[in-house]
Amino acid sequence: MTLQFKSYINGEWLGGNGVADENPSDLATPVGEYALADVAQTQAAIDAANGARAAWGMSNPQQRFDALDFVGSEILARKEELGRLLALEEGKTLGESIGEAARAGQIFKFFAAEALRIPGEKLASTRPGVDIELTREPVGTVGIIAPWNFPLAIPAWKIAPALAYGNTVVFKPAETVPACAWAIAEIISRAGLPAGAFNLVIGAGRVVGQMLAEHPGIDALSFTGSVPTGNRVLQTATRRGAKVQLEMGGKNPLVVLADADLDQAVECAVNGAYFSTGQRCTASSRLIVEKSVYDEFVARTIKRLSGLKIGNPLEAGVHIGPVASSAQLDTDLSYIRIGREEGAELLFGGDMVECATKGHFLAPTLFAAKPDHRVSREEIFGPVAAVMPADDYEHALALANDTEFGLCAGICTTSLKYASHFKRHAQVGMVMVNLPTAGVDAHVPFGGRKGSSYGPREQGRYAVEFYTTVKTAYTLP
Ligand SMILES: NC(=O)C1=CN([C@@H]2O[C@H](COP(=O)(O)OP(=O)(O)OC[C@H]3O[C@@H](n4cnc5c(N)ncnc54)[C@H](OP(=O)(O)O)[C@@H]3O)[C@@H](O)[C@H]2O)C=CC1
Ligand SMILES: O=C(O)CCC(=O)C(=O)O
Repeated sequence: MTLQFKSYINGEWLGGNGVADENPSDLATPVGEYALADVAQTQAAIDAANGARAAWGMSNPQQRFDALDFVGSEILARKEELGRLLALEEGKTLGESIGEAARAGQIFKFFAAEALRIPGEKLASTRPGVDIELTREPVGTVGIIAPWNFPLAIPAWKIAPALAYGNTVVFKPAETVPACAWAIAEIISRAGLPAGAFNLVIGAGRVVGQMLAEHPGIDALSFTGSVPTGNRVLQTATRRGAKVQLEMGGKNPLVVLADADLDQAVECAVNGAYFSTGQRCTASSRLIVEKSVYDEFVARTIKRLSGLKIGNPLEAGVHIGPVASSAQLDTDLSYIRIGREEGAELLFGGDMVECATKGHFLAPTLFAAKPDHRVSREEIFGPVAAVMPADDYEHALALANDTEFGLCAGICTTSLKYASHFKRHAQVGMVMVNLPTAGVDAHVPFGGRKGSSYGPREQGRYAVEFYTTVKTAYTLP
């Protein structure tokens, strides 16, 4: 029986024309079919979310805790099953996928607890006898536009705080991952929310996403995805006064100094650049290595890459699954072509890998590139990284900061002096010392600077900034 992934609008599941949901590891066996929502269904979802605003916005903290805790507990209890679905649909290895499902469950539980401690303040007035209270209220109806690369965790870290702080939600997932979106919605549909408080609209970005950006019924928009789409959403939504939060690309540097533990540095580089098939906005796509250890670092990295198994993410022992979609594979292959044409030296990979089934299996690819090569400057979002030498620490720092992006940066060093300097001077939102740039904790702020992000941070207690609006009340008792 073919699995059907439907939209969930005003408490009801809605069908439509069936589109095959591709399995990137086995193109002959789709995961299921999904129904593409149209403008009328998007309008119905926005109307439903606005209709439920009073009920959910005035719900008490215990109701919100109970709903979100239910969702978190069920995701955690079913993390193997949900991880398997994620591995099938997006192509992360089973271990990574189960880890992501667990992370999504923990995020719902974190924000369940946050619903019980929505912050406020009481201050003295400069006027005698007057009290001032600062309270936080829901923003209203939140539109959530999510990407495909973390199809459980990213929706979780947007939906959970939106609901915890009393907002209603219209969630538009990426078209590449309707099954994961449906699985989250199916659990939320049984969590005791009023009809319309949470809506899932599976549809095309240029139809459903564009409508969320344009529609006056959407008070705030949280987006993760590419820079061009993010900027378009920003312009459209801010023109009408909506609150906007964007998480976009990265071209994250990992600096390796001569005093680093080289085995640890190679591990950080390979994990950060290639695990999850390099499809992380936090991926270490630029490896900047002090010249005295450059040759040794490159030799050890190539040896490590040669030992990685590329294949079906459900198979034990596989380190890297397929690229998530044919569109992303085309992008990756075009950058491999560009790298070669611009004169970057292909050190490893560059080709497709034959597996038992026909899928988007691409070898991890390493270029020795100049800082101005496009493979060193533009986000590729696949298993393709650039390595380059630096004269010394100062040069490495300058190369690390020489980018339009500012999501995260890492350094491998045993020097407290350089680690401390780098933490202070890397122009990013997140900085890692002796750790891969990718793989963050879920209870602390996530986000970047420069062209990577816009608006308040996501995750942890900082999420309250985006999902609430502050009210200042003056009382003369
Ligand atoms: N920072 C990150 O985490 C991510 C970065 N990327 C970057 O983006 C590149 C392309 O990936 P892609 O999936 O196409 O990214 P997009 O930015 O196109 O997609 C992200 C989300 O935006 C939606 N969307 C598309 N067009 C519009 C629109 N006009 N208005 C509103 N929403 C829209 C998409 O829907 P739909 O899927 O239906 O098109 C999806 O839900 C990658 O190669 C990578 O560089 C991608 C994913 C995550
Ligand atoms: O590296 C991580 O843990 C998170 C990465 C992420 O959120 C992304 O790629 O969009």
